[in-house]
Amino acid sequence: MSTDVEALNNPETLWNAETVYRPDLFKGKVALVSGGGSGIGRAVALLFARLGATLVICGRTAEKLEKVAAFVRGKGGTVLVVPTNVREPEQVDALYQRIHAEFGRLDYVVNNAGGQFPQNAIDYAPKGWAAVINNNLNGSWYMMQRAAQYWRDVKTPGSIVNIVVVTERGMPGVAHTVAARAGIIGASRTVAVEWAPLGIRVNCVAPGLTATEGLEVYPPEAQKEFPLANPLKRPGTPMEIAESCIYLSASSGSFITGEVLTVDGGGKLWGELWTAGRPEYYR
Ligand SMILES: CCCCCCCCCCC/C=C/C(=O)SCCNC(=O)CCNC(=O)[C@H](O)C(C)(C)COP(=O)(O)OP(=O)(O)OC[C@H]1O[C@@H](n2cnc3c(N)ncnc32)[C@H](O)[C@@H]1OP(=O)(O)O
Ligand SMILES: NC(=O)C1=CN([C@@H]2O[C@H](COP(=O)(O)OP(=O)(O)OC[C@H]3O[C@@H](n4cnc5c(N)ncnc54)[C@H](OP(=O)(O)O)[C@@H]3O)[C@@H](O)[C@H]2O)C=CC1
Repeated sequence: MSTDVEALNNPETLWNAETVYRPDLFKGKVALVSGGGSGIGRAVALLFARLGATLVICGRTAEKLEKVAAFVRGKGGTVLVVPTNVREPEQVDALYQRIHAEFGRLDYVVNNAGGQFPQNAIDYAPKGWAAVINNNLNGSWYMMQRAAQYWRDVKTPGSIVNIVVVTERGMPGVAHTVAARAGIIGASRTVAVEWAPLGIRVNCVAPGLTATEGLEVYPPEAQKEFPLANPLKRPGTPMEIAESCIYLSASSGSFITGEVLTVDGGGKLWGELWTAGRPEYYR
């Protein structure tokens, strides 16, 4: 891929990248970003911190999270790291308890942790299907439900942004994740109505192909087809996805709930992604 993934994901580059948002936008607010140790989650976390939020990041790998935290602290920001596997409801519960104990408030959740592997669906092992559903449907659900319980109990409003994938045309090679994310989109639309009386907004961001190190799980030979993914003929950047999350979280999104913001360079309208390779039939 000609796109420089390393440069686009470099914390210093992200910190200095142009943004349309004002520096004190989130002063006094607390933002939680899952999967904040890499890729899109790190870009979202850095932007929240840059805009004045107190940051909480979680993920399974403490070292990745600590690197991001050290960077933000070096810039004068406040960060709490809570290693958490979002598939484990007890760990998710402990995460929210810890946030309350440390800061006594929470304003925004960006539910970004997730992942899958590319394989033709006909070959999925039950364990593989279950792993992806557990990560992306169950894990995301535990995180959003616990956030809502928190805001209900402390009687404050909140905003949830779930990172999903573009589900409209399906995505060959990752049927398991499309199924899981479609579940989250459906749940989000439903609870947007149920939780509105609590002052909770629930939205989704659906990134198209985005240049993160997470794409390393896809075969290198597939990468030459990246420009065919959308009419703009390039992958999105982590910063472009981060700005869209901020748009929905901040007051710019105050009249938006139950929505899916697709950030895919038009890939929903034109383009192809064969995540497990293009079958001969479609050549
Ligand atoms: C033409 C261009 C195409 C290219 C590109 C496209 C990109 C398209 C965009 C799609 C939208 C989304 C993109 C992204 O999300 S990018 C990056 C996000 N990051 C990741 O996905 C990486 C993380 N992924 C994982 O860690 C794993 O996939 C997994 C979620 C499964 C991890 O869970 P767990 O740790 O529980 O899983 P295990 O490793 O223990 O495996 C459990 C079983 O899952 C099956 N499995 C796992 N990996 C594979 C594989 N590579 N192939 C087949 N099967 C797999 C297997 O049954 C495992 O059980 P066993 O180990 O007992 O066999
Ligand atoms: N890049 C792309 O093209 C697209 C990405 N997405 C989605 O965006 C999100 C971020 O992906 P991206 O940044 O590209 O890839 P990364 O692999 O860099 O990010 C995934 C993050 O989620 C964390 N994570 C995964 N599983 C769990 C878990 N069970 N509990 C806690 N944390 C977990 C990982 O940390 P750790 O392993 O340490 O737990 C990692 O930091 C994912 O949900 C992905 O599917 C959607 C569309 C396109």
